[in-house]
Amino acid sequence: AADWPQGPPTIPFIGNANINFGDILTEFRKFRLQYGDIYSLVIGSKTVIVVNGLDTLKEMFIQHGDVVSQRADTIVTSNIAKYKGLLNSSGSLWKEHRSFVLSKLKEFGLGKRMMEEKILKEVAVLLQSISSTGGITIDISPLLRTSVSNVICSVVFGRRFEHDDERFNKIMNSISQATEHKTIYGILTLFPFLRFIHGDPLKYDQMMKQVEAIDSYIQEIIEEQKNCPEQKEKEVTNYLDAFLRCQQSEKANSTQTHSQKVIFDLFGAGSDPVSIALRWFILIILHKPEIQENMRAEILKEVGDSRYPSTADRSMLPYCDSVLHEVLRFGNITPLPLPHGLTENLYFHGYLIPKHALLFPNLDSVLNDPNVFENPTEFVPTRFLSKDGFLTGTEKLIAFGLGPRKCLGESLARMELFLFATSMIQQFKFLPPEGAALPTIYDFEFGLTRKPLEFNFRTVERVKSDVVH
Ligand code: HEM
Repeated sequence: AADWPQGPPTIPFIGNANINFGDILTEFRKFRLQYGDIYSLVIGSKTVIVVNGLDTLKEMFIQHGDVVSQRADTIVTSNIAKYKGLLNSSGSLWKEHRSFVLSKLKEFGLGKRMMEEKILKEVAVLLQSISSTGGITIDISPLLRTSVSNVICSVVFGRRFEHDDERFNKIMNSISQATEHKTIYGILTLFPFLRFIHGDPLKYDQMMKQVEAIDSYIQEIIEEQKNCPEQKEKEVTNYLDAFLRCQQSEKANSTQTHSQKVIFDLFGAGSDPVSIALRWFILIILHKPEIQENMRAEILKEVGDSRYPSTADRSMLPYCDSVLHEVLRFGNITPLPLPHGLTENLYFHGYLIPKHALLFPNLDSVLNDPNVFENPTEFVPTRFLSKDGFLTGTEKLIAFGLGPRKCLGESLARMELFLFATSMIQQFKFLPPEGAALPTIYDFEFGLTRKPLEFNFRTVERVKSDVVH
């Protein structure tokens, strides 16, 4: 009979609860060296299986994708998401929503000029906001969050919100906090009963209040859109209209709470990682000014500065593209996605992976694997550039996950990153703040996403050349 994968020795009653949750990525790297690509941990009442390494991850999550693409049953799936939405549902409900959303993303813009125009509109607003600071030190997080959320809004609701819309900003901030809650995604996922501790030290009640506020805000927008007098006749141009239309014709096996949670997830999963990637990018170029100059030289040569770069220019900007791939690798934004579940026991590499396990695809084990990426702790702007100047090796960059549960916003995310980053470089020079320290590119905070510490910077507007296209 096959055995469970090995793992660090357990202590009676608590299992492996003594491992260093504060620096879980380093802990998991050590375990991989000791126990190999697949190891197990027993934490509270849960069996955790961590899967590492490019080949092993591919084999498990692509070849056995039909067995390992459930979402594991945790306090997040049950109490926060009620098993609904995209991130936290499983089985046929998940498949139905995922393919509905993907088809609508395509229909309403992905891969089309339409989407690019929407993003470029947000780029223009963002650059204007940066410009209006007059170059003084700014904290860009709220601006980026609103810009990137507005891209999702245009797909989901067919509308955008102003940067000074207080209610919208408050909700976006709540979403960011709710998806960042360290204790919920860490300790409480594994020890759900700790939420009953008096005084809410793990902030469970606080988080649930945020979730309710977000749910009711989304609900309000749904109602507004549903009760809009032209709803029945107007052209369908966004996810919500399409969903409401589908519901009217009773084709959808779905209730409004499902679409509410789908929208919650599109905001939660779709806004934060993109703005975090852009913040890693800015922090890195503040530390390495030569990268901005190289990027700008490439942009000026191929695009000029009389219009923003577009995705059609991408193949002409391989250095910029390589830098942005390296930002996704080095930034390591979602190193440990939410755990997957299994439809049945899986026999894999001679081990038994039990059906009830929480299965973690450890993406960090690839993005920082010295056998996959040489000197992984270094930020190398040309890492994804071949000697002849073409983009290369990008298939190893599994920052968006693998298999059927892979990120469904990958192409949107890449488009946003490229358009925001290249136009910022085209228009501004980024400088460290005056008189304040900058966090290093090795400092980070890790909840569900791995993000840089807060920082400020200054900008200088670039002088326009007379290039006309
Ligand atoms: C740099 C940006 C992004 C990164 C690094 C990223 C990464 C990921 C990863 C690693 C997963 C988990 C895969 C798994 O469970 O194994 C995921 C899931 C997901 N992402 Fe993204 N993502 C990004 C942007 C986006 C955007 C823009 C959207 C919005 C359209 C989005 C929507 C989703 C959704 C809905 C899921 C859940 C898929 C499912 O469970 O079926 N993501 N993402």
